Amino acid sequence: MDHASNASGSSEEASDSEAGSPRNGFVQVEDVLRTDRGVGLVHTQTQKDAMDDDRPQPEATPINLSGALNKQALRGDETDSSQLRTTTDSNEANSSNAPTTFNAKTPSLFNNPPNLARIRKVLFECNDPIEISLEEFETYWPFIDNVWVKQRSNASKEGHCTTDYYMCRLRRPTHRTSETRPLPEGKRPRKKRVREGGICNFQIKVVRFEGAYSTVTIARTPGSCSVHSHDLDYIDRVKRNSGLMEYARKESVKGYLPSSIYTKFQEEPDKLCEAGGRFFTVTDVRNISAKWRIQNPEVNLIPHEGYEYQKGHGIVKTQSTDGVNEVPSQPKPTPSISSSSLPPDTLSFPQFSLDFLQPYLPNNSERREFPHVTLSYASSMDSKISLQPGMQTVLSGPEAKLMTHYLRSRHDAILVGVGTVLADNPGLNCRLEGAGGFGGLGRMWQPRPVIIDPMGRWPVHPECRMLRTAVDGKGKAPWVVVSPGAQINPQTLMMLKGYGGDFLRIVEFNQHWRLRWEAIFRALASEGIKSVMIEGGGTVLSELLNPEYTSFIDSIVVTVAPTYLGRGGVNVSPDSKQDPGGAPNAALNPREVKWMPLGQNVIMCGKIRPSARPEEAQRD
Ligand SMILES: NC(=O)C1=CN([C@@H]2O[C@H](COP(=O)(O)OP(=O)(O)OC[C@H]3O[C@@H](n4cnc5c(N)ncnc54)[C@H](O)[C@@H]3O)[C@@H](O)[C@H]2O)C=CC1
Ligand SMILES: Nc1nc(O)c(N)c(N[C@@H]2O[C@H](COP(=O)(O)O)[C@@H](O)[C@H]2O)n1
Repeated sequence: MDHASNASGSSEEASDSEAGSPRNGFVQVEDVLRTDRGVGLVHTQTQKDAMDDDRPQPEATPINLSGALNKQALRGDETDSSQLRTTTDSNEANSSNAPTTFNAKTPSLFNNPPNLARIRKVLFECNDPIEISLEEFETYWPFIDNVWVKQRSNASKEGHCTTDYYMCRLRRPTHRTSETRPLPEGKRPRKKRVREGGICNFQIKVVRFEGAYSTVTIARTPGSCSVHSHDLDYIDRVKRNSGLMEYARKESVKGYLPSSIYTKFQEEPDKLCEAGGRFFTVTDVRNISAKWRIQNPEVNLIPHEGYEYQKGHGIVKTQSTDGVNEVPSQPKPTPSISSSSLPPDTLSFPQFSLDFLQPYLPNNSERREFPHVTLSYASSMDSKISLQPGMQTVLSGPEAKLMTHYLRSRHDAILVGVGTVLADNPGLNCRLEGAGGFGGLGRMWQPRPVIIDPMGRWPVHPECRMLRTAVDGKGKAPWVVVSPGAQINPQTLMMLKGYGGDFLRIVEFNQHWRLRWEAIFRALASEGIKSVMIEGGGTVLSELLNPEYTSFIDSIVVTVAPTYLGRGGVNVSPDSKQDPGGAPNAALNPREVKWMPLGQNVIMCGKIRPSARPEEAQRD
């Protein structure tokens, strides 16, 4: 029997599911119930442990870069994705206006990875901890390594986790002056400008974890200042990055004249600037070329084909490579994320305003004991979230779905009960264009999935969507909240850790022997999670709407679908309540309620907890 059903009649959810999942992404319960149960928990050093070395550190856990999306997308004038791209890729956009004589038939000297200017900026600013794959690190780091000087390195005993500490180049103490070194006979002292040292106290650590999915996390260290005291151009002027120098080296070893290589570089100013070469000089090429010439003194350096040396003019282009006299071509279009390189399940950024959500969203600058908690789910008119237990039911139309993914991008974690994971085999990632794995860098804007699974019922398996998503670099592997009684097979633990996930053990129960949400939220806060979006299912949502827990819930965003699912459905409903006289009363009334139509759905937003918790009010 196929458990999947689509109450809104939309086929959209099915088309979005990842290829290879059973039944178009909907999973049968039997498909996910293949499991081993075992004993005990084993702890090895993981990347997360290594990140914890320097606690206390407010931004210790590598979370998403939702702040960037927040600022860009929620400003009324910048809610569309094309604008988002144009503004973030401003370097690329500006430089594309530069005159170019680049001919399509001339092979380019550049092989810049996608969105290089934007990603250099992110890796320079390190506003939030950044988690990227090892491959991405190795691709992009050479283009930003001019900013950093390595101070020291630590490796874990097992050798699969290395931490390198870097300081900003401008923090390095002043250089020795040339007088301290004896000069070769006949040589005049080199005119060397001595830069002031110690002008920028920006420091980072780079944690490299090699497992089933090798990741690199880059974060500021506790002693670091929060911003550089200078911009990226300043460093690019002081020192060239090794990605750029590698381009020059590759061309030098072909035996070309440095001035010819330099001329060719200048013909693609957009790519040169994108790679950090705004201040690139012919001397940089000469330095690289000189090293190669020491080993190859007999080679006669030549200009590139179609170029020649003309006295008084240097290297000039004589003709294009196809023999036709050179004519400047039309300026190239602004580089942007190429839609063909995006995964097929990418969702385009909402083109409609989401401003109405703003009052209900986490405010990351707020210092709080517990994370900001948002309940967000889709419900029928009779408050059902699925046709029957164990079955996924589509209630959100395309617009509401985009909104949900936007909400995901704005939270550090997405939490569900194990009932939902067994029923839906969800991805729990953000699939909006620009998010990590969907045109963005690393795990940018990707939240951490959290599964409440006290008895360890979730069968950790490489085929489940959350782990496949992690391997594909399209999301994070989950943290599974278990109780002390859960028996976790050591292999299962190692497997989950290998994907970058983990088990969190909670030992506090309420009077009904259920895990206490206060303890869960505290544990998440201690792991650096500042905001949690709780999507379901019925058991989790209904429990959290009870008075015992409403003081932990900040906001609720319900997508209401124009359908009745009937009595057999999975209900969201808190326990009933009576007034002091014993008369039936409403169980809960959200505050500051707003209704917003979105396609066939209506979105209800509200606030749940009183504006300040009693203990916070007392403290204030
Ligand atoms: N329409 C929507 O927006 C959504 C619909 N769903 C649907 O909801 C259904 C799943 O809901 P449920 O079966 O109610 O499962 P659930 O996802 O609420 O998980 C319930 C399980 O979580 C664990 N759990 C939760 N809170 C706990 C606590 N405080 N202490 C100890 N254990 C705790 C227990 O193992 C419990 O059996 C599925 O059909 C799914 O498709 C799920 C999420 C969103
Ligand atoms: N917002 C919303 N609308 C619906 O119609 C839904 N069925 C759900 N379900 C939730 O989304 C999860 C699926 O996530 P992925 O698309 O696989 O990432 C599912 O597990 C529910 O939590 N939500």
